[in-house]
Amino acid sequence: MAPLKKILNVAQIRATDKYTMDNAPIASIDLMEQAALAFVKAFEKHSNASKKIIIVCGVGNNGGDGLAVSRLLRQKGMDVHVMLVKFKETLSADCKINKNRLKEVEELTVTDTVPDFAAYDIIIDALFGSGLNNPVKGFPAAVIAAINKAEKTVFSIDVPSGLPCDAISTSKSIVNNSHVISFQRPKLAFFFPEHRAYIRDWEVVDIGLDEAFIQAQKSNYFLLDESVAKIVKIRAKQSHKGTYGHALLLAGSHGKMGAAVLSTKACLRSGVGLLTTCVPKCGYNILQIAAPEAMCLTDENAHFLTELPTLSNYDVVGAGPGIGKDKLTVKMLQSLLEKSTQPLVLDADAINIISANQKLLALLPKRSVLTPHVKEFDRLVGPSKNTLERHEKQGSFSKKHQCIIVLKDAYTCISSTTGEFYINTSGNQGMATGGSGDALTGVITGLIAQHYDLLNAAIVGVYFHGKAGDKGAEKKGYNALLASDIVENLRIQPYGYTH
Ligand SMILES: NC(=O)C1=CN([C@@H]2O[C@H](COP(=O)(O)OP(=O)(O)OC[C@H]3O[C@@H](n4cnc5c(N)ncnc54)[C@H](OP(=O)(O)O)[C@@H]3O)[C@@H](O)[C@H]2O)[C@@H](O)CC1
Ligand SMILES: [K+]
Repeated sequence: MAPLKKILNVAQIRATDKYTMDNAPIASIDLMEQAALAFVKAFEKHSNASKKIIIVCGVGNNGGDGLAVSRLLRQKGMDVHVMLVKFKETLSADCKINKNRLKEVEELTVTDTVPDFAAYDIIIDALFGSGLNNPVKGFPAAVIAAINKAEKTVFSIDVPSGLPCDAISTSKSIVNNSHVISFQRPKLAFFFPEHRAYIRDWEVVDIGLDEAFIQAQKSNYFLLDESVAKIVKIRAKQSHKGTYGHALLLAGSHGKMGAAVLSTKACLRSGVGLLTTCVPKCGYNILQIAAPEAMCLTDENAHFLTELPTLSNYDVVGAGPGIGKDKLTVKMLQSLLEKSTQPLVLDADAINIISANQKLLALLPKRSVLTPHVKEFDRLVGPSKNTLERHEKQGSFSKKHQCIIVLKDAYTCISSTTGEFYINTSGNQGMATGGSGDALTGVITGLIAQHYDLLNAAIVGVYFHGKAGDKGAEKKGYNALLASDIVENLRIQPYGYTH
């Protein structure tokens, strides 16, 4: 497995902090300065000297960062007002040093009136960071409410104040709609849909923490980012179509041939050697014209799939896009589960059929990838009260059935058979449109045909499917983005290569 970045919990961030200070070595006040410099560098890209900025600082190290950022922005000639909200009397040591390095700090105590932020263009939120240990109440909660009420452009240092880094918040006393500039790693909480109101966007800045130490820690959560390219296989100059496998797709029904076309085209774009797509009779002309590079098998039935073709020629079978749930299609799927010896990729109605006929679960071959969206997953295993509980069920399902689950969402989460989770960071809201999932099924199926192991096929497929959506959105914008644009923009590139 190529080195994918680990996501750390708060205890691990603290341990990394300490390790870096002891081993770099670097004094904690200098590490804070590095963090503040990194924040400022990122922040400058979003602002300019004409903006009136207020920095709202707390008494811990997050507040210390805020005070250091104030000094650095002032040195750059920015119009910065600094407010220190003393919800507690004692300041952390580094917060105190940074306060002393500043002139003009407005200090508020809990007996003061809640500030009004109307006069500012930008609020930099440095009240609480990763040291939050409880839901915020009382005076600091009122300050957070005032920040939210002001409806200004908000940037948060490290995390939106009030948001716990590793858990799902039960409190709503959290800074809203913030652009978060986070240190070294995004926090797990950024990826939970429960927190979408708090995070407008996030980016990560390197503050110089020890990367080797981070990667040596035990974490079950990994990030899918540009390092995924390191897993992509390099196509040898001396190779032929046989080198890249033969995939079979079982897709389409009357009125849903588009799903078959999209998964077929995406599979072809993944780099597969040969592809056969099996469709009901009504789909023959459609598929042959839309995707001449694929071979086409037709079912006896005009409208939906009823018969399993002979499987022996194929390296992988992808099933589900647009197949519907007719009784005869259910039987066809059952014989696929019984007879296949090759890996399976199951999507959409293939998953819905299994959910509605739970006895089929016992037939699920070990080498399978399932690609449900959240509702399909809930139908399969029952509802969850929140995302963390859903992840638990996802991990248990993967372990129990020895299969990979690609749980599709704004941040798609892949679970391995050994308890790891991989969270995707590519893609955009334009991809929330019909056919995106069909394209993903095609890509993952095509990668397995090329002899990627199942987990790597899911990782590479999900990440580059998202990148294709990002490329498509550059040209079309989010609203006009179609699944066909994802297919058109697929480009699965090995690290360091331009082809
Ligand atoms: N390695 C890194 O990434 C680096 C991190 N750095 C920065 O440090 C930040 C973490 O700093 P931190 O640990 O000092 O905690 P922070 O969030 O400022 O708050 C703690 C204060 O809040 C208080 N408090 C807590 N909860 C409360 C509540 N509900 N209601 C009221 N009070 C509450 C708590 O009081 P206590 O409860 O402990 O008495 C304490 O006084 C991190 O996010 C990053 O910005 C960089 O400087 C350099 C390298
Ligand atoms: K903050």
